[in-house]
Amino acid sequence: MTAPTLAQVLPTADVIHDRETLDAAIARMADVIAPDYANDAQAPLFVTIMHGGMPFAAQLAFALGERGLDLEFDYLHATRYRGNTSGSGLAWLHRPATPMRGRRVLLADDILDEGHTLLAVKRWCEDQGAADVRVAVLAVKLHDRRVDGIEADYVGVEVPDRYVFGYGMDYREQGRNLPAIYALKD
Ligand SMILES: O=P(O)(O)OC[C@H]1O[C@H](OP(=O)(O)OP(=O)(O)O)[C@H](O)[C@@H]1O
Ligand SMILES: Nc1nc2[nH]cnc2c(=O)[nH]1
Repeated sequence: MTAPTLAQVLPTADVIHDRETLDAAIARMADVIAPDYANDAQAPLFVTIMHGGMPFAAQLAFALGERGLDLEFDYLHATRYRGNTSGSGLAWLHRPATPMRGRRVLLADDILDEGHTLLAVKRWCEDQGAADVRVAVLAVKLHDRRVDGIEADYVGVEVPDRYVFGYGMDYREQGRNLPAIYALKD
């Protein structure tokens, strides 16, 4: 049986956070993050985790720029959902090219769910010699299945323990550019 399309699930999905709420949450994050890096001699290496982290990372980067914080950009792509609604083994599709030794790294992703992705990515950055690795996520999912050893340093919003999409997050590789966070009907 083929899975329903985005157009079929959207009418019964719930809006969890609208655009205005997310705009405000990202602005609040930038208010907290900018002072944490303000006195550094070198700009933090701002690493976007593709694909889901892209819209959030872009918006956060502008908000940080507005607050006077310069960023050096890089990106990586690690995926364990691959268009499905449950995760499996993590696949690295692209690793950042910028040397990390001695750098402060700020990872930007859409969601911290079970934490496997960000734990592996953070460990990899530390193994590269990063001086400090922090995690900024738009959303944290509320449940007790998080793996040990990972938490977000900066969080925009909380989402319920349901499959969510929009604002970077996909429903079967669709819906990433919806300007709100939705949850599939239970
Ligand atoms: O905390 P976890 O349970 O590990 O899940 C979180 C990860 O899952 C999503 O990525 P996904 O694997 O869907 O790749 P994508 O960003 O390319 O969609 C999301 O962007 C996070 O990186
Ligand atoms: N789109 C999406 N990706 C995820 N990755 C981990 N959890 C989720 C989720 O709820 N939605």
